[in-house]
Amino acid sequence: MTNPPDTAAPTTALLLCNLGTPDAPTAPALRRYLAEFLSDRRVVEIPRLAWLPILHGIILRTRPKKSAAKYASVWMPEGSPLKVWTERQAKLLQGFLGERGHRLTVRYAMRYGSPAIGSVLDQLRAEGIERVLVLPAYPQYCGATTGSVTDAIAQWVLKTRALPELRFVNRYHGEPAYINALADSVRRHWQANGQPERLVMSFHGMPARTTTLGDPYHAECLETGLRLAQALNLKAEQFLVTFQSRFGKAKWLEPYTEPSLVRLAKEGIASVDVICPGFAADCLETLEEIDQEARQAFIVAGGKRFGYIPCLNDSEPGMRALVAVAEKHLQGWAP
Ligand SMILES: C=CC1=C(C)c2cc3[nH]c(cc4nc(cc5[nH]c(cc1n2)c(C)c5CCC(=O)O)C(CCC(=O)O)=C4C)c(C)c3C=C
Ligand SMILES: [Fe+2]
Ligand SMILES: [Fe+2]
Repeated sequence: MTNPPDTAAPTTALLLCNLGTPDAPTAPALRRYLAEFLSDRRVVEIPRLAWLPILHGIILRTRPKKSAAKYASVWMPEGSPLKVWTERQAKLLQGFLGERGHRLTVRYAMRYGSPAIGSVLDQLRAEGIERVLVLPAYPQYCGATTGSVTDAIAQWVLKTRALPELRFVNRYHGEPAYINALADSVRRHWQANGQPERLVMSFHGMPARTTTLGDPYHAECLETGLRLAQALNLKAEQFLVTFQSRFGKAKWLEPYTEPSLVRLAKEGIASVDVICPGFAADCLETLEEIDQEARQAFIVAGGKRFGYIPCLNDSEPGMRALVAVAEKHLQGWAP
């Protein structure tokens, strides 16, 4: 018996999803982006009646201008870093997976802004795609990010008649190829610049109560941190896991990144490197909040040497990690 011809195999797509970013570093573009992002019930879990007046009456009047100036300081010639890197990752994934014999289409989409998840899924259906693997570019599962990507897919499902088969990647926080890629990136940084006294692993924060409510995000960040430290043979006192980007007045996951860096400097720690393992691509939160703001806070507090280790972006080890995750979830699908 011979296998049926390959042309009979269902056509498959991989959809790489990231958060989304404004179209321009301007206040109007920021207002559109933040309005969509901060209206998501997965992101702000405050009753609508209380939240919407705050969002429209205060936040969307004040934050866009301030955030636009921050975005302007990291904007690349081709656009917002998050979008530039995500687009490159999708192109490279297509090539890497193709080289390894997988016949599938790779596209990227954004949860907020463009290209929107629903419109990319519409295009894929119009192209006759019958199977879609959804790969959110979030190594650690979080309701506000991974869960929200699933919501956007579900919204598209609700209005679509002929559905493709769907698979979802929920996490890859312990994937060996991802941990190795991070470790490789740290080692290369140390070879070029020397090893600092502390390695700070900074993850995006979340309201602390989300952990009590059952979100596995905090535990998964800690696990990634421990595995990275093990891969680098670090002792407990040589590294710390911290949380950045606090939004609002509630208690968020601790320890907070910037106050931790200030404390280290005040305790006499002269050199630190910061890596952000929870971000698959550099973006405002890493390039501005860490490499600019946190750097300055550390130096002002008396620190001498601050190294920022870039995200995996389009690096070969980073792409191999995404390939390894994709291949695990494509089993039995893409030839
Ligand atoms: C990596 C995981 C992320 C989690 C978890 C997350 C939760 C979260 N974020 C906000 C509020 C904001 N985040 C903003 C930017 C931003 N956040 C992530 C990732 C996670 N967020 C990324 C990759 C980015 C950068 C986007 C880019 O364009 O570069 C912003 C916008 C910027 C600003 O105005 O400061 C806000 C606001 C909340 C409230 C939240 C969970 C409750
Ligand atoms: Fe965020
Ligand atoms: Fe931030």
